[in-house]
Amino acid sequence: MIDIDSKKVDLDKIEKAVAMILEAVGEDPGREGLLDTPKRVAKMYAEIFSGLKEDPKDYFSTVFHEGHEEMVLVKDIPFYSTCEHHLVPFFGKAHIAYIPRDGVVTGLSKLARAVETVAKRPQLQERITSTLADSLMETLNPHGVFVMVEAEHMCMTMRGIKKPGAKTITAVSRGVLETDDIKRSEIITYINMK
Ligand SMILES: Nc1nc2c(ncn2[C@@H]2O[C@H](COP(=O)(O)OP(=O)(O)OP(=O)(O)O)[C@@H](O)[C@H]2O)c(=O)[nH]1
Ligand SMILES: [Zn+2]
Repeated sequence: MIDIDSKKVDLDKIEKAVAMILEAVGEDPGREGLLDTPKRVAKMYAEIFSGLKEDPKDYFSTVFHEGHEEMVLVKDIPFYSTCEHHLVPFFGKAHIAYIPRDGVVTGLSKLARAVETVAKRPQLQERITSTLADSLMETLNPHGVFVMVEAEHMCMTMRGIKKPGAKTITAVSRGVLETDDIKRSEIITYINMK
């Protein structure tokens, strides 16, 4: 569990920093259009980094005993995250599959909630992928987990190398899905199904 109090967002500090950035790039933070910008950005950062105060594992405490021992896949979960190197967005879809053990399943929406939590942090795509997989493994103790994330990174499109349309795909397998090629291929087929 993450200690929420120690992670309180310091809105005043963000406001001051944003005003300094505006000044540093040659803007006038005192001009009418920019007057409320530091406040807006502070509020926005509190929102897009709210996942720092949450633990995705908490969602998986909602479990049902269904006797279902076969694959569960929730695919095409949209997300928006922030690249920790450049603080610009990267966004795409996450696909989460697991094979329950002893029929223990979690609520479908909890998988999407976990994606939200993990995405709302300064992030790397690889870390989003592995954090989701490990959180599920540690809480539900399923036979296996497979997580795939596909995303477009604004730091590669609007700046730098400027390659719009380039997609990054990351995948993580845990448990039996590390070795069971047939089951993993089956999941990938379902993910690719329109
Ligand atoms: N592995 C990984 N790299 C990322 C991710 N998001 C951004 N990056 C990369 O992080 C790298 C940072 O490279 P640096 O050379 O330190 O920074 P830079 O000079 O701004 O790099 P360029 O983007 O090449 O201009 C870049 O190659 C980005 O494409 C991510 O989620 N995963
Ligand atoms: Zn970046």
